[in-house]
Formats: sequence, C-alpha cells, structure tokens
Amino acid sequence: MVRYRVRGGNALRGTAFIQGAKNAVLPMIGAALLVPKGRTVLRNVPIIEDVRRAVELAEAVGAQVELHEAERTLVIDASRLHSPVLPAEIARRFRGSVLFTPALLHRLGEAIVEGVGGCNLGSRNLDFHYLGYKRLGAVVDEGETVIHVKASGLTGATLYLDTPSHTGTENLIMAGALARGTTVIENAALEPEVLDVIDMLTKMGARISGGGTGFITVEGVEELHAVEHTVMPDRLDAGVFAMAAAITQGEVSLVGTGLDLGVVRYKLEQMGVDFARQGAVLNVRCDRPLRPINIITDTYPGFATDLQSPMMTVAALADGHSYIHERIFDGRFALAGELNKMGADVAVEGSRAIVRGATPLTGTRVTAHDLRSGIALVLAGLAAKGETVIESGYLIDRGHAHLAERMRALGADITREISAG
Ligand SMILES: CC(=O)N[C@H]1[C@@H](OP(=O)(O)OP(=O)(O)OC[C@H]2O[C@@H](n3ccc(=O)[nH]c3=O)[C@H](O)[C@@H]2O)O[C@H](CO)[C@@H](O)[C@@H]1O
Ligand SMILES: C=C(OP(=O)(O)O)C(=O)O
Repeated sequence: MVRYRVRGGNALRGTAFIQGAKNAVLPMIGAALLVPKGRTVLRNVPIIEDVRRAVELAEAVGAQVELHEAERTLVIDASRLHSPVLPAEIARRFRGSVLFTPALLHRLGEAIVEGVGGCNLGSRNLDFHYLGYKRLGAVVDEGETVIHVKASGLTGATLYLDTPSHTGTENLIMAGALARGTTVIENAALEPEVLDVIDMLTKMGARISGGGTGFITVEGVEELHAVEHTVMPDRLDAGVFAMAAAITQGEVSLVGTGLDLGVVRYKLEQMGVDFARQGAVLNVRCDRPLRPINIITDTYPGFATDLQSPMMTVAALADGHSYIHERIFDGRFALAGELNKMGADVAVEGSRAIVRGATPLTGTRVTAHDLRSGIALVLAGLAAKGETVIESGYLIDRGHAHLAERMRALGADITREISAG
C-alpha cells in the first residue's frame, strides 16, 4: 500500500520540472509494437506506474523492452512478438492497454483482450474502437470478459466517432496506418497528445493528414520503421504544479512545459493567478485571495476533464461560489465527498457541482478514488491545516512521476510511504 502524507501551510517556491505526457507515451509504446524490425527509442518518458504496466504488457506479447529510468528513455524491440493475449492481470490495471490492439492485429492477425483498466469514472465504453475495427474488416467477438478481435489484413474505410474519443482516435489511426487503402476518421480527437502520436507515426513512415482538424485521413503503407521520438510535456502535470503555486500563495517556475496551458491558464488567471512566460520557462505566482470560477469540461480545446478534480480543490479555496459541469465522464465527482471530509462545501447534483468557498481545510485521512482525485487531495493537503493522509497512492503514481520529490524541492512537506497491506 502506497500512501502520501502531506502537512500543509508551506508556500511552494522554486522550479518544477514537468514530466513527459502519460497520455502520449502510452499510445507511443503501442505504436512501437507496429514495427517489425529495429529498435524504437522514446525520450522524456515519465517514470510512472502506467509506463511500468505498459512495459510489462509489451513484454507479455513478446517485445524486448529496456526502461532506463535515470535517462527517462525506453528502448523497444518488437521484432519477435509472439502472443496476441493482453493478460487480465496487467491489462486491467491501466487504460492504455487498449492501445496495444492495433499492433497485435497487424502483426499477429488477432488480439485477445482479457480486460482494460483505467480510472473508475463511470461508463468508459470502447464501442468506437471495436466498431471501427469491424468497419476495417476485423471480426470482433465480444465475450462476457474477453474480447477477441481477428483480422487477416485490414482494409481502409470511412469511420465516424459519435464523440471524439482520445484513445479511440489513436487506435483507429494505428489500425489505418497499415491497412490497404485509405481510412478516414470523422470527428477525430484534437488533443495535443494525439497530434504528438501522429508526429511519431509520420516519422515512422505512416501517411496521415488532417491531425487537429477533426477529419483525419490515413493512407495505408506496407511497413513502418523504428524511430527515436521525444514525448511531449504533460499538460496535466503542469496544470497541477501551477495550481499548487496558486493555492499556497507561492511562486513556481515550470520547466519543460514548452506548450501553452490554454484554458487552464485562462481559468486560473480569472481566479487571480499570474502567469508570465520567460523564454522557455512559465512562471506562476499568486499573492492575492482566489476568486471563484465556472468550469465546463470538454474535449480539446475545452477544459480537460482530467484537471476538473484538481480545479475543484482550487475552487474550494476561492472566495465565493464556483460552478463545475462535468461533460465527459458520468462518474467523476467522487472527490467531493473526500474534500468535504476536510471541511470543503461541495454539493453535487448529477453532472454539476457547486463549490462554496473559501472554507478552511483541515487534514485528515482521505481516499483517492482515481488518479486525478488523488492529486486533487494532495493539493488540498498542501493548503490544509495539519496532516492529510491519502490512500491509495498507487493511483497517483499511475500518472505523476516522483511527485513527493518534486514537491519537496519546492518546499512542500510531503512524504510517500509504502507499507504492507
Ligand atoms: C490513456 C488516455 O489517453 N486516457 C485519457 C483518454 O481516455 P479515453 O480515451 O478512455 O477517453 P475517451 O475520449 O475515449 O472517452 C470520453 C468519453 O467517450 C465515451 N466513449 C469513448 C470511447 C468509446 O468507444 N465509446 C464511448 O462512449 C466514454 O464513455 C467517455 O464518456 O481521454 C480521456 C478524456 O480526455 C482522459 O480523461 C484520459 O486521461
Ligand atoms: C482518466 C485518466 O486516465 P486513464 O484514461 O489512463 O484511466 C486520467 O489520466 O485522469
């Protein structure tokens, strides 16, 4: 059992090093498995539990993988894939496991998915993935727990996603990349991580156009080759460190962001947080009481659902009523009850929450229900009086690398403990 122990009250000051993006590296590991010869190198890899699970899963299907932690580098040799089975005990521990199916289909003619995990956020369907594979010529046998997809060569087709699914878009691009002919994906996801995956696949020899427009065209090629690629920065990790500066009335320089934080920055600015770009560094500081805010989550470029929970913590510390409308997932408010245990006043009705702030927070024992509610509770702990203990820390470690070390470097009083049971 991993737990985080946070003693609040310290203003965070200093330089925060932003990790590579979880939601880009996982599809990239899946993409590396498409390559029959040579070794793929991924740089700026976040050392998070989801990457460790992805390494285990890649090894389970026959890839040879080296994770060089100090160098934040993965070296992947997928020349000898031999098993189409994504075993339940690994695949059920993270969402990214679904991203291995296109490679297994292309390389081995079948994928046997014994389960797909990920944060528990309500319904998380995969119908767009499987309907898309069927349109490309695969046979999908959906059993009670195991899904068996078979294809002796895929053929391009026009695909439409009811909503722009992030991993759905990535999977169907990878499926189309080695299919015969042209695949068109309408209503495709626009997330920067999807564009980074397209960049990598393009370097590998894939022919993809329309990334970022919602209409993606993929001209199938015969073979893809191994490349080196640097994973983009994690905008969710960057958002969390910006919020940590804001709620502790601190000042943090974000290094490695290289990207615009977009709507998260605008929302925090509306709350009274100052941002200043100093060349390659993004400086965040706050020295005034926070104002309340309205948040409506949406697909990119809307407000990212993954930052909705951390933002709820910030809202609890703002003077006045904030409004949050969660539009992507139907079960992403488990944080409210935990924040209320700490003294917050969050009322949830369906997909909407009203946060009445500012209420002083007091440390106590709380539960991370998923990755982002976990990190939101760490933020709450930084601003709370006394000690906050957050379990299970594993969920936080799924998506944030070396969190305690990086926050301690900014002056936070936070420890990560491991105990039996
Ligand atoms: C590993 C990864 O990249 N995870 C991210 C990805 O998850 P993921 O790719 O699973 O999220 P999706 O964009 O697919 O899902 C969003 C919504 O669409 C629905 N849906 C999706 C696919 C489908 O076939 N049918 C369907 O109905 C889901 O139930 C959900 O309500 O995008 C989410 C939304 O930005 C993020 O919170 C996750 O961090
Ligand atoms: C929902 C998330 O992740 P996953 O899709 O990997 O469960 C997340 O990163 O907040």
